[in-house]
Amino acid sequence: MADPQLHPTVEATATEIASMEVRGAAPIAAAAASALRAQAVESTAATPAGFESTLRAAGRRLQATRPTAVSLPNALRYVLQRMDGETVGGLRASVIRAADEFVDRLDRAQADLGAVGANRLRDGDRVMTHCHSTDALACIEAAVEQGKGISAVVKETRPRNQGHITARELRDLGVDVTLIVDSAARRYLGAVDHVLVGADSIAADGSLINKIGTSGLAVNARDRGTPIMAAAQTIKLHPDTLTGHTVEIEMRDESEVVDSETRAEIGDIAVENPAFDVTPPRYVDAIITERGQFPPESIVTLMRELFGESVGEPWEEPTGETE
Ligand SMILES: O=C(COP(=O)(O)O)[C@H](O)[C@H](O)COP(=O)(O)O
Repeated sequence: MADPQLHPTVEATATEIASMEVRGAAPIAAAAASALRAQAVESTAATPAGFESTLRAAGRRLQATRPTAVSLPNALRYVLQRMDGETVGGLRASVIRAADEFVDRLDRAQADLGAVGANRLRDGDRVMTHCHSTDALACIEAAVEQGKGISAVVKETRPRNQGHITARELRDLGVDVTLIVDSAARRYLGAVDHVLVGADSIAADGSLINKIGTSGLAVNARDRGTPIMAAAQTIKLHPDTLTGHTVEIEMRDESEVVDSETRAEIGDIAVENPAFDVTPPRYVDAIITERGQFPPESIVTLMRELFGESVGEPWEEPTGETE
């Protein structure tokens, strides 16, 4: 049941994230910040406490949609931790300012990251991609803008085939694209210069959490001597992992794997559909961020600098206060 306090944009955004109409870690973060902004603009709360409580409820609704991309809670943190003011008007202005600033920083970070990633790509390079990552594509786009000729082998990325989005977007950039099924990846690894993927989260030990299939691809790439780079702006750094928490891997519905006819045919065979996996840091050559490129093992230093040792959950109601 929809919470009547919540603005329809918050409900709509939460539904779009859960159903993957809005997907990919960076677009999810931007949509969540914009939804909080809509909640702030339209809030009818009569008191400052009521306003704050509704914004936190909106944060909880958005946070509950998908568990793996840390860009979502990081976006909510960015906006809610800057909610400040003595009046409803003051609070509203602070949320609008923070949400606008967040989206602006996200765009700039992606452009800066693209420039860093493009430096690793040479004229004539062939890149293999997995899934669809706006951060990864920003690197190729920047390389193309520098006049480099880039070609790509694009994995379709079952079960939802986000590779098709990547293939279309790369084609539109003027990249020569070859689409392959996931299981063909190893055959092509010897003929590509880089594997380039995005990230949903980066853990403090440098582990890369990304679309299911990334870890197998990385192990194969290492075996073939093909470097693997992960494009991940710093909102993908998972602050909870500094204190030993692991990243929850989303399990999605089996209907993404088997249609209803196949389901009826296979009877009681179990179908599982994990959406992400964890690639150990030793298989990743570089993490490309807007702050430069890092060997995975050193990312913890940047994480501490950006988040400190403790991170709050500003969408939770402070204990002892309810409204
Ligand atoms: O794994 C995925 C998307 O998974 P899903 O399709 O299940 O959301 C992407 O590689 C990352 O989210 C990075 O994307 P971006 O670079 O755009 O943040």
